[in-house]
Amino acid sequence: MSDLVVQGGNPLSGTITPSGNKNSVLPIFCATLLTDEPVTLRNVPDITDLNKLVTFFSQQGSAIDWDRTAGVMRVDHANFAPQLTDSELPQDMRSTVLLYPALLHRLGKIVVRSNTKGCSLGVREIDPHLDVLTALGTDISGTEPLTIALPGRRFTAARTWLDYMSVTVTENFAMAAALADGQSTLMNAASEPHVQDLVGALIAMGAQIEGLGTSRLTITGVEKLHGADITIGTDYHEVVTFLALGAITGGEIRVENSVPQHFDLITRAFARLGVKVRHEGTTAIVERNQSLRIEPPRTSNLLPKIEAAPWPYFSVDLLPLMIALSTHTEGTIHFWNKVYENGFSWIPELAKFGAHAVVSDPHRLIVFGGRPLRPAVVDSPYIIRAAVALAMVAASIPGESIVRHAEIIKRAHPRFVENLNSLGAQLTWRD
Ligand SMILES: CC(=O)N[C@H]1[C@@H](OP(=O)(O)OP(=O)(O)OC[C@H]2O[C@@H](n3ccc(=O)[nH]c3=O)[C@H](O)[C@@H]2O)O[C@H](CO)[C@@H](O)[C@@H]1O
Ligand SMILES: C=C(OP(=O)(O)O)C(=O)O
Repeated sequence: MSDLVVQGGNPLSGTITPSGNKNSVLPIFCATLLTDEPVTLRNVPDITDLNKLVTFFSQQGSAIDWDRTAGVMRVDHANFAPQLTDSELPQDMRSTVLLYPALLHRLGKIVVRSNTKGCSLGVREIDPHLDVLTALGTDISGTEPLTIALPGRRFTAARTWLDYMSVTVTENFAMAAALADGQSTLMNAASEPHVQDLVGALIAMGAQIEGLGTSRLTITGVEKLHGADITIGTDYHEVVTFLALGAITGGEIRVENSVPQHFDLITRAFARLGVKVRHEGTTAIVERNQSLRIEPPRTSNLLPKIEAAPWPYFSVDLLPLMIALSTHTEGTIHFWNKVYENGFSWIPELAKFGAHAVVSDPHRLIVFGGRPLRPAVVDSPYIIRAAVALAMVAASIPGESIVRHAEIIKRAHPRFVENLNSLGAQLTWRD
């Protein structure tokens, strides 16, 4: 367990390049197992979730050559010869579920646990995954563990309408349907930038998929996929983290390689908190000394709000960053997490800094911003973006704060401490 020690109060300023998106690289890396040909990945972030998958595949015979400095990885599964038991699947990461289609394609049968752990944001259910795999031709038996079998190692096409736009379920459907016999359709598909990245990668590998970026994917299965050269998309969570850090500390931050067309709602959420974000080409900019006042709605008696839901709504993983920012913002604002029932479990930690926030039900939070804050020792839950949010607040308050158990940040953000320190922060890891 590592704690983050933060000497706060410095305005963070400078230019920074974000890394590749964890939620893009993980499904794409799993998808490489759908082909025997070599795949090259670029802009690969050196994060702990990916390292676990790399270790897993290396143990099963895959050849993985990763130049961490250049961020380039060459993956070759030609010698994949697994000796698997269920306990060997990587632990403590949601993306373990993304191994199912490719392992089924390779092995015809896998044994899995029903409790796939990721961030502790509520129940991370497996049923929708099993439902789409069943629709695509697998047989599921047992309870704990579950056995999933794919007769003949070929998926069969299906038309499926999801209960809700699930990111990883959409990704699993796309990976399995890409090699199914016939044409599949997924309705109510998720369309987050990382889902689009995976679909784009599958297309680069020879999959026939229509509807990229929409809620309806039509996939015509092909006999086999081939090798490709794929660049992992910029991590928009990291872009927003750096911008929010500039705003919360009063500095000027310029983030390169941003994707402006992802930013309409994000810019509006910042504006609601009195922060102006602008783009010069692909550089996202927050200037120093933002007003940090809640933008009043024109409707009288309306509490301003930021609501998060599946894309193209404001992303739920960005909500903690906005909550951190709101502790410095004059006024009252309502946050509505439409996705997770446990997304606000970390809010009591904010009170230790002196912030005023009320969780009014499992999905709603009201922050009374602009109260005086003081340094504190806080505990991070097993939620990546909550750990980042607590570190943000710590960095904004003069004096020493400690965010205990913050190492979960390493699941998504390579060189987090080095990056922030390059902007003028003073952070260190302590074991
Ligand atoms: C590896 C990966 O890519 N992880 C992301 C992925 O997880 P993941 O794919 O696990 O998240 P899902 O999209 O399935 O949603 C998570 C949970 O939220 C609930 N739910 C979701 C949507 C909805 O409209 N109604 C509803 O009830 C369900 O209980 C579901 O189990 O998407 C989440 C939601 O963007 C992100 O937080 C995670 O970072
Ligand atoms: C919730 C997250 O990750 P996971 O789904 O892998 O737990 C996240 O990336 O914020």
